[in-house]
Amino acid sequence: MVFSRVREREDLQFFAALREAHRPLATAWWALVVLRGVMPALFSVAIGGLVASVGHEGLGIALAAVGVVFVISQVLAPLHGQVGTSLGSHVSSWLNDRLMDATVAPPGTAHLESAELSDDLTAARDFELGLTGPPMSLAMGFIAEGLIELVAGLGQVLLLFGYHWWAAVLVGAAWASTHWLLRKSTVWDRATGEVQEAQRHAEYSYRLAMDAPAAKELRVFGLSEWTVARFTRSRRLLVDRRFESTRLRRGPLAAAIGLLVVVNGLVFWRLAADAAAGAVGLAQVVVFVQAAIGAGALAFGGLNWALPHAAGAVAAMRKVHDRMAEVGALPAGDRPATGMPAGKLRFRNVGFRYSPDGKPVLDGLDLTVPAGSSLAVVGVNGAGKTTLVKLLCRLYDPTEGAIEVDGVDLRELDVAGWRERITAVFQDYVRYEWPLRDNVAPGGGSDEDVVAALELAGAGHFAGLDTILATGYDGGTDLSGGQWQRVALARALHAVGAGAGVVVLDEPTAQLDVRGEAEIFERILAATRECTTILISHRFSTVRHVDRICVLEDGKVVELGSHDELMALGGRYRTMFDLQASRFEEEPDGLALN
Ligand SMILES: Nc1ncnc2c1ncn2[C@@H]1O[C@H](COP(=O)(O)OP(=O)(O)OP(=O)(O)O)[C@@H](O)[C@H]1O
Repeated sequence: MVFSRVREREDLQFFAALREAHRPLATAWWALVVLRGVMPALFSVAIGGLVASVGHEGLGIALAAVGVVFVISQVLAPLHGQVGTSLGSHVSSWLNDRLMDATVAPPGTAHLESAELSDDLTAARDFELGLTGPPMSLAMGFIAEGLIELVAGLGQVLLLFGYHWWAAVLVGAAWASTHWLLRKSTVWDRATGEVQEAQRHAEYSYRLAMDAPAAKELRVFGLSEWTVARFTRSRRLLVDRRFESTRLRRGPLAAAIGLLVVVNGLVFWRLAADAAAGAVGLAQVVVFVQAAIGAGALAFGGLNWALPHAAGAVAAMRKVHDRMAEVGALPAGDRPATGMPAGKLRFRNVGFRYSPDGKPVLDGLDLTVPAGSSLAVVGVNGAGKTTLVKLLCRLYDPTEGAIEVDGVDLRELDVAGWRERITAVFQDYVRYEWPLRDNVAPGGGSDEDVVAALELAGAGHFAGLDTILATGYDGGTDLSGGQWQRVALARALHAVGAGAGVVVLDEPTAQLDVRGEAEIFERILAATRECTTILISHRFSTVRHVDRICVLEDGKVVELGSHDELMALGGRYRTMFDLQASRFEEEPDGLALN
């Protein structure tokens, strides 16, 4: 009962969404539903009129009426199909727009890492993926046909009132009860863990197979067959589950057929008796027989199969939209961040964990970075270095303590304003499938500035500014790993030119050859001299050039000072430095750190 109420609410949401997606098309679609719905009743009446006029005057008019109704029915069907497909495409675009907004709009990123929301997002996207039901433009056809059957059946039942009220009520009630009997055969609860997991596996395997970046590993590690097998297994499971849930059940089906046979038998028997007695004329018999047959066919429509899937997508989208806004929200301050930091950045007793029951990644971390200075953060893998800069970029907020900019809690600053002050090269920077110009200046900028940033990053000669950096486009090209990294550096340097005051560099030279690295890094430091620079690197040859270095361990700063100070201290930094230096000194071609 509760379930059916939820479904009804979802159905209403779906029909409201049609209007939101495209009001004129939705109006036309509904008008055509009604028009096509009344056609069978009109056709019954027209045939009755034809029979009545046999041997009388007006046969031509009656024939013309049958012809007109028939032709209109034939014309309306493809027209409705077109309108439905077009409306379906608009609903798909409308859903996609909202899903993109749901994922991109929240200022934080926690909503993209939640398992619950990932499942919901997959369910919400299924109107397009079509893993558990027909895609939206196809579903519109099934839904339309189902609604037409409904209107048509009601029309036929109304016609039966012309014969006897009890005949109309009996046939109408038979339809309602067969519908009730067969409802289980049309309902599939897709919101189970098993279905959602299979959907995600199928989608992921599909993407792995299609996406160029995975192509190398799939082949080298012999994963092609495994990927296909996983996709097939997941799809199979979904098909099986759908079949198990929605197959016609023998008992209810037999009961439904029995009921229709009995009711129609009764009505036909009585109709035959009345016709024999001359109480009902031949023309009326023809009309009522068609009406009874038409109404009897009602319960087997595809409405209950396609509608929950389409409506479920709209409901899931709304849920994802609201929940993502909630989970990805960050408390919004409104203090402007113009010119910040002028004095210092301060991490005050910062603690952070990714989930409430997860282990702390940062724990009582205290660190001050004077504005305009450079700081390197070093530490073993997983020490929390990237997490630290993610907090600084306000992708998350500390779970304890605070980050302060010139004494102001970051949470009090306007998020967009603060992010305008910050630029970053993340470890997993994005390789945009855009022209080189847009890769460097995504927010726009003069060619002169773009070229200057590229020169500074040693990336001036890789491609023309208009060349798309992906091979899947006409004239497009790909770059090497190190070349891509220089383009990402150029992007950050361009942002510095546009006014960013804090530069975060997370392993910015990891893919550069050792000879190019020192030269590039010196240029970067020179270009960002006025900025507050935070560098994360495992390469001590890079790290040693910055003003101060902090060593992160167990979520805290365990050492802080200049390269010389930390070397003299003889602690963690020294150990790590010496270890790396000795590795390089062993290299036969003499690529020593010094
Ligand atoms: N989005 C996330 N959700 C949950 N845990 C995470 C997430 N990102 C990182 N972690 C965990 O937080 C810890 C710190 O990760 P972080 O990326 O900050 O380390 P790091 O010092 O930058 O490491 P590396 O040197 O390998 O880049 C790790 O244990 C990691 O597993």
